[in-house]
Amino acid sequence: MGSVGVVGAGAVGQTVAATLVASGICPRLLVVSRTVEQARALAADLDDMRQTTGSPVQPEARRVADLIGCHAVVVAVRAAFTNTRAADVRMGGALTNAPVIRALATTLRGYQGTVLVVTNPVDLMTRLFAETSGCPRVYGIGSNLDSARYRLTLAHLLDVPATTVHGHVIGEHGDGAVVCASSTTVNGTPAAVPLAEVRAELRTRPGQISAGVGRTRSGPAGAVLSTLRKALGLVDGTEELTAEHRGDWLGIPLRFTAGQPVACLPALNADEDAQLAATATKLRDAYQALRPSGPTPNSQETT
Ligand SMILES: NC(=O)c1ccc[n+]([C@@H]2O[C@H](COP(=O)([O-])OP(=O)(O)OC[C@H]3O[C@@H](n4cnc5c(N)ncnc54)[C@H](O)[C@@H]3O)[C@@H](O)[C@H]2O)c1
Repeated sequence: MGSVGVVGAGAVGQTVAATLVASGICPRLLVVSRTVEQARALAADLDDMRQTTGSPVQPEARRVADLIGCHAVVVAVRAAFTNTRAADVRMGGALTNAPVIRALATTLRGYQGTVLVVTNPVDLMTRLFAETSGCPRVYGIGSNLDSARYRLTLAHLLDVPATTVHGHVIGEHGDGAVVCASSTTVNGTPAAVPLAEVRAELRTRPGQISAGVGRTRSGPAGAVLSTLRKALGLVDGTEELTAEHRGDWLGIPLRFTAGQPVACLPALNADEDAQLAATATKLRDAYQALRPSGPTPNSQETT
């Protein structure tokens, strides 16, 4: 296992980086942010963590171009903007984050490792990164976090251990998320899913976390670590990730075996099928509407 890069030293990037140091998953962790000072500060803080915990992971402040040699790169950047949306909140970052993602993807053209995009709206940013860079292994984090929240919520509502719940949330990491209730099981038996309560919890949970502690960060960091383990072939298993599926980019379950993914969509009932088709159309239209606006940031300034 080689090095891992993290781009973006904000709430999510810091938590991802600290999680990776604590996990001991890689020998070197290259951190990059908008300024050299941010990257150096994060690397120093992580170095303190390495020293206090005896972690084998060596953090280093680097530039985007240095990430070409990494086994995996996690993209957790966010352009500065004020999100005033009440609905479809994650779509609020589309136009401001797109030029940043485009610039990163341009610098990393030809990269052959695994890229995990966290930046929202993640389904659009994942496709944008993949199509701009031409990188062969680009996945978006989001539907796996939604699925984890779904299983946790259902476990609470049905008063069963979360480990007994199997079910997916697919489609968009956003308002177009599709809860695959018809294929959900508890202890292998089809579950009676209280859909309205589940949907309400999935809709309000991220906002409640952000309202309480500023940003969601630990959940996404866990989703990144879990995906890295599978995508890098350390363990086999399934993650719901944004990936290309029949010409569209949306969250689908991918079964990783020795690091190689195979799509494994659950059986959908007519309602779920219609919801997924509507979400695919929404994401396709939103992606088409993403056009370069204003000057593209110079990725060389990104250190
Ligand atoms: N997919 C998910 O499940 C999920 C969950 C939580 C957050 N997010 C998203 O992750 C992104 C990051 O969130 P956050 O809370 O860490 O944001 P943040 O504002 O705390 O941090 C963003 C970081 O990106 C850096 N940055 C900005 N432009 C850059 C550039 N050109 N190059 C390198 N770094 C740059 C900033 O300096 C900052 O350190 C957001 O888009 C957020 O919506 C996604």
